[in-house]
Amino acid sequence: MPVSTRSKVMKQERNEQENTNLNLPLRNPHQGLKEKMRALTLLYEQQKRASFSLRNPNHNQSPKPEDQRFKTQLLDSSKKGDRFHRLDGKDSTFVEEDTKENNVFEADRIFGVSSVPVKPSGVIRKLSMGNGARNVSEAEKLESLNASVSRILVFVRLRPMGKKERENGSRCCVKVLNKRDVYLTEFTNENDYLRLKRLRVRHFTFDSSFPETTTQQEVYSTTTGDLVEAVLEGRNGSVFCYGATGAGKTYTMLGTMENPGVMVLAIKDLFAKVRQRSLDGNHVVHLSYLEVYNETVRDLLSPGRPLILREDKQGIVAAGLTQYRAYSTDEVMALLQRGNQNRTTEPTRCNETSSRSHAILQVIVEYKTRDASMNIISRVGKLSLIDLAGSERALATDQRTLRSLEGANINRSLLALSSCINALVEGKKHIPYRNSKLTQLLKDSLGGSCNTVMIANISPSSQSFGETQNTLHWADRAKEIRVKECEVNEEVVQVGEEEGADQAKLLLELQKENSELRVQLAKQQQKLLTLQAENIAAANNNNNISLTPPSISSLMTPPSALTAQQKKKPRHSLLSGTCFTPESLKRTKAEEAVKELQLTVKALKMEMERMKREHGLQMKKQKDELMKDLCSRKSEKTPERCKETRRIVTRGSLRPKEKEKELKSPSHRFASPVAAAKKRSFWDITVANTSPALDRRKTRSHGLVHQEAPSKLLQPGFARPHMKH
Ligand SMILES: Nc1ncnc2c1ncn2[C@@H]1O[C@H](COP(=O)(O)OP(=O)(O)OP(=O)(O)O)[C@@H](O)[C@H]1O
Repeated sequence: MPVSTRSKVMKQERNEQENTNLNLPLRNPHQGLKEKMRALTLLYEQQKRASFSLRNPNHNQSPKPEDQRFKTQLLDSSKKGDRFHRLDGKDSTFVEEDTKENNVFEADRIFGVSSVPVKPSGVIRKLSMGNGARNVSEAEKLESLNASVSRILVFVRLRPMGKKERENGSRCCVKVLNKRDVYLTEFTNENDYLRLKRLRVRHFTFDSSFPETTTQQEVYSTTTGDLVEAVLEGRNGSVFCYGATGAGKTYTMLGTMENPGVMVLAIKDLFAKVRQRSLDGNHVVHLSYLEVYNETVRDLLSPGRPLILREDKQGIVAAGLTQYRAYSTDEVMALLQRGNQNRTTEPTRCNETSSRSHAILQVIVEYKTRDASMNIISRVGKLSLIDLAGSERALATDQRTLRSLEGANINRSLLALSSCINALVEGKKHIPYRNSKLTQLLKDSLGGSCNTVMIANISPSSQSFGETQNTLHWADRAKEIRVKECEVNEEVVQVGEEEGADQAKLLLELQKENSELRVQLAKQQQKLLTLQAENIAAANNNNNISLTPPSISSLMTPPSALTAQQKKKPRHSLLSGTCFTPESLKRTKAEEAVKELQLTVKALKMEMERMKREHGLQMKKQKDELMKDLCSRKSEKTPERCKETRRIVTRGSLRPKEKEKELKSPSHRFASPVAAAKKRSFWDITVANTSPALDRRKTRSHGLVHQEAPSKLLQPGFARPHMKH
């Protein structure tokens, strides 16, 4: 028996005649058991539903309108005899299905429960991509609404018979009917006398099956159109072509210049949709193209060293793979062309341009927009378009050299792929993705949250019967794979969180900068004012302008408290100005303030000079008085001494001037230490009255200077010996 559950063995006319004569329906030996199993399962499900409805009386008391409509549709179709006919004209699989539907409704009637008819699990799938142009029944759609998982969508494409194949006398062994069913006929060998005239036909059902006349655009819109739409919404999508060498995978994926394939049409469609939505937000498209050849991963857009596969948060990624940012379809076409030139293709006996590697084109679309509350929404969708290398038999291709090694590697990776498909179908915990580079790269597509589409390419030639049967078998298996429901890869960045923190940071920085600038400005203003005051003072000095020095009280008075007369002058000058803007007012006020300051500075300087002069005069007066007093005292004692004292006094009165001179001369300062002279004067004032011995010691230490110490002369009765002569 064939592995496929739907495959049928039909015997030759002779056997059928026998069956007809015996009035027995065409039956499978296990049919009875299967039917019993189905009946039991149905009964169990009905009972379950009944108990559920008893527990929840409000639930489904009356059938939902859509359920009712769906039931009616099915009943109508069954009444109409909308059945599928076997190749030999007799009812086939669909008869069984219809009977089963009726059984379900019968059970519903018995238990009084409304329910959605149950279809075999193989046909149920979850559509997470919206409405497509697929042949999906209403029952499948309804059931899929309740399912939390989706399944891979499987399509079959039959290519036309090649010229060579026709010349070789090949017969067409595949028939696609109803855009869904595929019939594979095995012709018997003319030399096999035992099986002479026996015909084996296998029947497969897929989500959609494309006959040889189907256009590229039809294939694209049925298989991939919805995926492109989903990618723009932030969902991942994968399309991969599977089939024997020369079955038409590359034609389906890439196509020709006249008939572009899925990759090209998807890119065109993507950019057209991006352009349509450009007003909604910002879309960024990135592109990468790689191949897996002889178990090494290579970058097709910038060929170099083999790439290493790594697993991160996003899944399996090829480290160092070039991601090109694409802005237009033309640009992507150029990149695709470049990538295909780098792809490994070799002529084999089956295909003149056989792809010896698995090629994966990845298109990543990033979308950013803002919602009503100005939060940033970013979505990332990834579309993987995969053209697998052809599964082949060693005998069919070249046995020799590199081709055989390539073939072995291709087969190994495809075997790994089939192992993964098997494990996924059987619901095993461990899926052997690591067995090959190809399965590692397809991990997301097969077992992740992804809308996955498989296109199985088949040849009509009877010479490729084995490969075609194999491909159909694996495609049929792949239908059973359940994948996680495809989720939207969306991220919402709240304005309050990140932007708020950023704004606070910015505010602090600005405040800091502002205070620094304020300090700098104040310093500059101070400098400017000082400079202006100095300049004006210097100019006034040069012009010998005689200004009456202001009194101290007037200097201490703030400008606001000036008398009306004082205020009048600047006001007059201000009003006389032709321009009376706020800036000019400010400028004039500043000028006024500067002028006032200059005047103050000048007045202070003059006051200081006056005070100096007064002080000098007072000092002179005091000295004279003191001298006079001394002289009068001396003259009372001896007239000679009085004379001498007078002389001395005269000299002493000159001494301070000489000292001043010495200290002011810089050359003198270096010849003799000024500090010492200063110290000496200090000693003159403070120590001279205390002890003459100490005074002597000190003067000795200061050498030359002691002889001219003027202050000592001021000490009463202290005259230097040499002065006596
Ligand atoms: N639907 C189709 N319509 C017309 N020609 C087709 C179709 N499918 C395939 N062909 C032709 O069949 C030949 C083989 O197709 P293709 O190279 O796509 O096979 P393949 O499966 O990619 O093989 P391989 O695995 O060796 O690369 C090509 O010449 C191609 O033009």
